[in-house]
Amino acid sequence: TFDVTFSTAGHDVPPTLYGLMFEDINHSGDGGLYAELIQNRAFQTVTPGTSAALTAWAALGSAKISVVKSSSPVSSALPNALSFAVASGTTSTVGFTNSGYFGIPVTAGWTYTGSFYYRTPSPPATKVSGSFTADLRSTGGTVFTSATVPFTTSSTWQQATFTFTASSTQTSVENLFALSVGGSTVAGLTMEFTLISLFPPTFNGRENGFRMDLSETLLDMKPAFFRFPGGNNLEGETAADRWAWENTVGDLVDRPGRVGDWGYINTDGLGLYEYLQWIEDMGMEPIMAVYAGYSLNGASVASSGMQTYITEAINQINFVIGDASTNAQAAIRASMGHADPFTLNYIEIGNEDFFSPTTYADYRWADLYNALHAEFPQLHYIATSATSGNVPTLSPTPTYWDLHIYSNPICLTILKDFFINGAFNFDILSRNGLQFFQGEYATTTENSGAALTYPFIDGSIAEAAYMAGFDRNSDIVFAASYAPLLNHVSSTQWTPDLITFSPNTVIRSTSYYVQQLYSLYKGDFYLQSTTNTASSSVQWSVTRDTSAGQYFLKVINTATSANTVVFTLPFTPSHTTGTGTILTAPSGTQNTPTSPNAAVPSTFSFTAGKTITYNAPGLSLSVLVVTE
Ligand SMILES: [NH3+][C@H]1C[C@H](O)[C@@H](O)[C@@H]1CO
Repeated sequence: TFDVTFSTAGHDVPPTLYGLMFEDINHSGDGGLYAELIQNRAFQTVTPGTSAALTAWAALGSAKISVVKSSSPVSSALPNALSFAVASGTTSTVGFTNSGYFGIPVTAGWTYTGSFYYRTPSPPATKVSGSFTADLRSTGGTVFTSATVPFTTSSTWQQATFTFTASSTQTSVENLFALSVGGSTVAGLTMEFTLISLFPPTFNGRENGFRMDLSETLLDMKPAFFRFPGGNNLEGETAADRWAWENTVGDLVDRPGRVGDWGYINTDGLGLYEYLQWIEDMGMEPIMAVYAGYSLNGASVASSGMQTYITEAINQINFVIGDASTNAQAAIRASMGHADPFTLNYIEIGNEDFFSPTTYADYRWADLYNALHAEFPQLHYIATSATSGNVPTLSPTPTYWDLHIYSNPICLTILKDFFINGAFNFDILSRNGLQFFQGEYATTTENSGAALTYPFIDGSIAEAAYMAGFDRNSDIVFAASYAPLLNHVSSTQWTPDLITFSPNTVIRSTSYYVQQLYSLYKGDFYLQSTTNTASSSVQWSVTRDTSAGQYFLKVINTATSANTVVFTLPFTPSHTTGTGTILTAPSGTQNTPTSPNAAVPSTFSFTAGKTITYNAPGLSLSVLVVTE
């Protein structure tokens, strides 16, 4: 039995404590949160004439399709186009299909919004007019919904738009988007197409917006912040491939896209503006990273070359918070629909610069920090964990520092301690003004070292034990986020992840529920209590929602057997019945596509008094809500 008593002493819990870390990994952006349904919609960065250039595309009927470098590109950003050639004398239906990002959802009641650019490089002397049919169909050819799209041959690019509404829901996502036309209409013609796009309804109805079910899943966590755009995907394989904000704003036809750092093309249709608008719609605030001169091939920009990236970072920040009436970058923001500045308090300079500690410590950190702090003194600048040990050896001394931990339930490396035992890592740190951002953490293997494809209850409860340390030390831990956040079940480069999705399903992992419970029951004040030992299998935390007069008693039991905790509160609650929520499951339990709800939270009632005795089941996180 663990006896826990409280003083009324404690400290504020920062509102930023629990949030989300995001980068486009595992198709979490393109093919995930970004709602575009067409993969390879503008043939960005591909090599014309190769089969890879046609990823996700296939011909319908006798048409010949290939990716070409257009003789008159739709824009300088999009030089490639789909060439669609129809032999003379063709009479049967011809066209082409797209298989989406490993499938396309067909959902009853959804009105889909489509568009494409097209032209006829060598139009016939007498214009040809006809109609395309745009449709959603099964791979077997059953058409679920369609729209007629009139066209007239022209050597200049035209943009067609259309909508169609699904009347049925298909459980299978083995569906295709198709554009087709009667062969006799276009016999002998070669046409070009690009930026072929199809959107479902989006979160908050935003144009070029985010997938609804994934947004709702994240909203259910009430996250405080969103760290973006990376993570490794900020850095590029080379500086030329980095995430460069200017390439991600403005009209879609002007966004070139880039080769992302996780093995697939980033369309950058999910760009800086879309991130910021969605973050605002979701009630979060950004923790925005700026490129800091290190890329994943191991090269650092030379000190003499830093000004380019300093200017780029200043412009990126001005896009977010600049005055649109005086600043050119802010004017782009206004032209896209957000005249007022977005909320911005935190900037992270780089990512995991412990891979290049010398150049980061010698000049990359100082060059960017000094320039940005001078330009925007009101913002907080986060240094990436450039050195091991407990404090960064950087100058100027950072106030905010991002730590990353990937470990097994017991062992942790960065802070040289243990994950479950590591719940006391921050307790041992001196309060010298340094604020910690646990920017990435997750149980990634079993204690045996076996890799995890999905989080499992043992690891999720170990994370919960560690997170009790975030609550307890939230005087120096200002933010924490699990990573990675999302993975497409059909294209994953890193496991485990918090949320696994397919084109039409979302699976909340056991770690998702741990993150959700800590975020929902964060409170605004932490009550100091009986200290515990690092090796204890039971951890606890009590926070208070002062305005609601509610206390959140979190109990974490990482043992497989039950443990009893007796709380003696510094007050006698007037409500003698409390409601609790618990996440618990047998060792090894995982939520997976075949067992999505193997472990989900459940609620219970308990007797609330000055003394509360709680028997915590093995492998459990419980939150007991007591009302004054
Ligand atoms: N290597 C991890 C650390 C890096 O910051 C992320 O991109 C990766 C997974 O989220």
